[in-house]
Amino acid sequence: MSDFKAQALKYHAEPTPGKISIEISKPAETVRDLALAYSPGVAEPVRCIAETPDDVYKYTAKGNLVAVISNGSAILGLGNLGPMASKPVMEGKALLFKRFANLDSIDIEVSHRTTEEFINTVANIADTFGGINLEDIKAPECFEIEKELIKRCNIPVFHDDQHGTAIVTAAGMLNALEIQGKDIGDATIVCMGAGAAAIACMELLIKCGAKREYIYMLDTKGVIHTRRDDLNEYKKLFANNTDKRTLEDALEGADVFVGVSGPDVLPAEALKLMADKPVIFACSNPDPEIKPELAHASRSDIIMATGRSDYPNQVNNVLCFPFIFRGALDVRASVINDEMKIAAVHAIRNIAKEPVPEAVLKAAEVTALEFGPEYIIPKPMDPRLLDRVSKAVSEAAVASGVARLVP
Ligand SMILES: NC(=O)C1=CN([C@@H]2O[C@H](COP(=O)(O)OP(=O)(O)OC[C@H]3O[C@@H](n4cnc5c(N)ncnc54)[C@H](OP(=O)(O)O)[C@@H]3O)[C@@H](O)[C@H]2O)C=CC1
Ligand SMILES: CC(=O)C(=O)O
Ligand SMILES: [Mg+2]
Repeated sequence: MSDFKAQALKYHAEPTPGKISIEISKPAETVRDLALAYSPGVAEPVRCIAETPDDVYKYTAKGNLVAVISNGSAILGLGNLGPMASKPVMEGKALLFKRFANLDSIDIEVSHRTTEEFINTVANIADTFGGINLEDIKAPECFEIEKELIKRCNIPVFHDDQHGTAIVTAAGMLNALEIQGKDIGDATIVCMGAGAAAIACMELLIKCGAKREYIYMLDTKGVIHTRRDDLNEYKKLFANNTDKRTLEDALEGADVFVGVSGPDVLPAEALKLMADKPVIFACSNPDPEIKPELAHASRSDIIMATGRSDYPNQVNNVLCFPFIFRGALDVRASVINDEMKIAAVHAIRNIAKEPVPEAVLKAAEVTALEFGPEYIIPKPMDPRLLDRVSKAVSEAAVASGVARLVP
C-alpha cells in the first residue's frame, strides 16, 4: 500500500471513525439545565413554533444547518458507487462547511429506486434544515432533481457540482484569461465532459461573456454536434454545427480546455494543437484529465489548474460552497439565484489580485504567492473568502429581493 493511501485510511479511521461529530451548544449538567433543555422547558419553544413557524429559526439550530445530500451516483470522478461509498465525501463536505464557514452540516446518503423517490425523500425532510447542498448526483437526473426541489422547498437548494464548480471555474477562468491577455468573448473553449459540472460551468461562462458557438463540448462519444441523435435536452443546448468529431479536432486552435470528465483523458501531445497561451483546467477528482507535470513538459506557455490541493491553482468548489451558503443563510435567502452566483464569482476572483496574508502563505506551505500563472485563484484557507464572498452573496440576495432578513 502506498504511504499516502495508508495515511488517508488512517486519517479516516482513527482515533474515531469518520470526520464529523455532533456537539451540544447549551449547558446540560444540572437538574435545572435538563429541565430547561428537555421536559418541561422544551415545551415552550414547541408552543411558540406551532404558533409562529418562523420561530424555528429563533429556538432551534435550523438556521445554521446545511444538509449535504447524495445518492452516490457520481462520486468525484470515481463514478456511480452508491450511497454508502459516497459517505466519506459527504462527511468531507460537512467538515469543510464547519471549518471554513462555521456552518453545522450533516451528511445524508439516500438509497432510492426512482428519481421521484429521491426528490420526495429530500423534499419531505427539507424543512428541518437551513439549506440543502446536493452533491455527487449524476447528470442528467441531477438537473430535474435540483429544479423540482427548488420548486418544492422554502430553503436554498444548491447542487454543488453544478453551481459551486461553475462559480469557481468562472472566477479562475476570468483571471487566467486576463493573465494570458485574452478576452472571454473571443475564446474558443473545449469542455471535456457533458454532465452536471460541464453543463453548469459552460452556462455560467456564457453568462460571464463566453460565446456558446465557440464552445465545443465532448462526452464519452466525442464532440457534441447537431447531427447526433443521442443527445439529452441538456447536451442539445451545446450541440455545435461543426465537422469536428474528436478531442484533437476540437483542440485545434482552442484557447481553453475545461476538463470535468475523468482521469487522464487529455494526451500531452494534443495540447500542442491549441492556440498560443492556452488555459488548461483539468478539474476531475482525484485524478485530473492530464497531470500538470505532463502538461508543463508539453508546452511552457500554459496556465494550468486542477481540482487538487497539492498543485498550484486549485479550481475546486470548496472555494465556493461554504461561503455561498454562509451568505445565503445569513440573510435567510429563499433561493441561491444567478445574482448571488455572479457576486460570488467576482468576490472570489478579486481576492487573488490582492497581497496574500502571511497566515495563508504559511498554511499553503509557500513563501510567496502573487497574481500570475501559478496563482489565479485564492487558497481555500484564505480567511478573506468568508468575509468577502459571504458578504457579496448576502448583498446580492438583498438587492435581488430573495432575502427574508435584511440586516
Ligand atoms: N474540481 C471540482 O470542483 C469539481 C470537479 N468535478 C469533476 O468533474 C467530473 C464529472 O463530475 P459530474 O459532472 O458531477 O459527473 P456526471 O456524471 O454528471 O458527468 C460526467 C460527464 O463526464 C463525461 N465523461 C466521463 N468520462 C469521459 C471521457 N473519458 N471522455 C469524455 N467524457 C467523459 C460523461 O460522458 P457521458 O455523458 O457520455 O456519460 C458525462 O458527460 C468528475 O471527475 C468530478 O470529480 C465535479 C465537480 C466539482
Ligand atoms: C469537488 C467535487 O465536488 C467533485 O469532484 O465532485
Ligand atoms: Mg462533488
